[in-house]
Amino acid sequence: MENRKSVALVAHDNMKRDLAEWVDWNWEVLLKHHLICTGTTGKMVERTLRDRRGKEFDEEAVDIVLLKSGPLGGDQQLGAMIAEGKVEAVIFFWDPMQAQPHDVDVKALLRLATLYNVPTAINRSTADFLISSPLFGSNYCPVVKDYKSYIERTLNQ
Ligand SMILES: O=C(CO)COP(=O)(O)O
Repeated sequence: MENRKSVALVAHDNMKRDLAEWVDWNWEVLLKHHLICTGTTGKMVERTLRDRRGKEFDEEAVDIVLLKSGPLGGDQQLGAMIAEGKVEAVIFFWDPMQAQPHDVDVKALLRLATLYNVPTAINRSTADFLISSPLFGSNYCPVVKDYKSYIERTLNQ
């Protein structure tokens, strides 16, 4: 498919129901893209898509990669993929009401998404705006800031 994107889907436990509803609502669009999920979120996304398609569900039709569970390194794996330019959109329903054991990983992931100018939705309304944007289905390519002067800086040693 033209303009197929690599879309990351992640949710903390208290937000998984929200993401499942959002995936259910947007299943037709999501099936056209390559999905990358942290472990537990990914299982839920697969189940939601399967339930939605019912008997017509074709395992092959879902292009999904499951990383490790977030607290076990999944956020860091996803962050590495962002740094390598392998993620084109992030939908991350993080929990604003509960601290996570891997909060530092969450922060690192969101930092890299910002650094590399990856379209990132951290709540449902923004996810709605993102997926319904004409740019989502286009070949829009976000500009990444040029860090050449930082890379080539002179160190006083
Ligand atoms: O913890 C997460 C994101 O920070 C999500 O991990 P799981 O999808 O494995 O629950």
